[in-house]
Amino acid sequence: MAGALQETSRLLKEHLRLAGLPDDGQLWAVAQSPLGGRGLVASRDIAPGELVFYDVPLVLGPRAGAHCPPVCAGCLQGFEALLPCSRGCGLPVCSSQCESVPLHRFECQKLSSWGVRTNGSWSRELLRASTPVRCLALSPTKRQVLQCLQRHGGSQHAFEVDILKQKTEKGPSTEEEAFMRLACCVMDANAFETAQIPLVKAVRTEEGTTPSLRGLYPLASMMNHACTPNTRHGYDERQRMAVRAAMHIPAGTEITNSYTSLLWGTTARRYQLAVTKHFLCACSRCSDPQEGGSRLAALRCLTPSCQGSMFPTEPLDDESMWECELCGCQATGRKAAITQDVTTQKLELKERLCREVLQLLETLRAGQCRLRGLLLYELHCVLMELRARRGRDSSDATVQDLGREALACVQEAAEILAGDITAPVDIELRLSTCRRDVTTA
Ligand SMILES: C[S@@+](CC[C@H](N)C(=O)[O-])C[C@H]1O[C@@H](n2cnc3c(N)ncnc32)[C@H](O)[C@@H]1O
Repeated sequence: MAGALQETSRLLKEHLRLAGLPDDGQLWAVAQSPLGGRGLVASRDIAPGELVFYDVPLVLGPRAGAHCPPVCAGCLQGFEALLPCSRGCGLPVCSSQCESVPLHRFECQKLSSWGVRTNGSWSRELLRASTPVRCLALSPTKRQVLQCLQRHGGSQHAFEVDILKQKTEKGPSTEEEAFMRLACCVMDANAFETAQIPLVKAVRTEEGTTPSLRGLYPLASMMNHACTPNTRHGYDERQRMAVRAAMHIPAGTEITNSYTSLLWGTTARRYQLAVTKHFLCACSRCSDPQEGGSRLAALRCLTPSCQGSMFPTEPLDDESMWECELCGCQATGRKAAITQDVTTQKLELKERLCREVLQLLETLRAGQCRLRGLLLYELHCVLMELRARRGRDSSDATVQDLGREALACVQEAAEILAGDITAPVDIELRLSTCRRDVTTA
């Protein structure tokens, strides 16, 4: 094991040397981590805000997500109007100059040599699959660096290579395919989401978001995850990543970053980490039902008359029951997860959509049509949930209004859908519960 750690350290230093990053006063060392596999540890005390290291991407390219905003294959910036590369590779560019960017020339030539099938336009699918093609341009030493990084296994990885095979006549050679598959599995385990900087030429895309890229930063990839990490990172105009201490890091302590959102509750964080990074976090924050007193994932008690909050009894167990700290009532983990997952924003969007379509039906003079019944039922559900989230304080006028409107909606919905066997199965139950709940509040 010591030999493997030394070899990792050697390759990381070689990667930094090739990028022209000095390693004087190095603050990190590669070590066996109690969290999982290798990790970085502080080789001396590091002060808050101090630079721990710089890293540069071994590979930088478009992300593979189906909904990622498209970027120019040359400058990697997002544009409203992208044109197909005139050499017919099926990738988009923003200008003729970008067709000549060396890495784009490389991927363009590869795609052409594989017999890419295009219909004269550019393809989103090919763009999603283009970053592994760029990996084929890595020098032998850089390939070694990539190969020393952790990789994910499983059939959900390397779908980009399947896209490339579908979209080309001949496809890549066996060696190219094997290396690209490996590169995809490495990127899925390690890549950071970043954006091309500076965003001088970038405009907001049709999806309304800043385009994002994936960058493989080998040294930063060695950092394990912590739900309250001790570093932060940012990027400079040369796409270098700067990792700084977010707090005092004593010598010998593991240097960590977060692969998820600091502000998510334990269930959401652990779920995301399990799906995207294939591990179940068991850090002290995840193990504490109240997350260090932050009560971040507290769920309002599901008992209508109770003002208490619910927390998981066994936070590291996905099947854990949730229990109210006041009345002691319990809910299954599944029920708690579903309730937490529906954010207030989504509820408000659903409320708005229900109201808009109901208005449209009124304009159409559609009367008490079935669709009105279904929409009123959905609107009732949203209003009851919004009411519950406000705390059921009977003196709160908003809570009273929400309750009254929810009752009116479900009453009319039940009338319209009476005798309809395809009506929501719980409509009568909801009507009686709502009547009791609202009139006794
Ligand atoms: C970016 S790599 C981190 C470096 C990795 N440990 C290595 O040896 O190369 C991410 C992988 O490390 C492991 N890992 C990272 N943080 C972890 C944690 N807090 N608990 C368990 N495993 C973790 C998981 O296998 C994860 O998919």
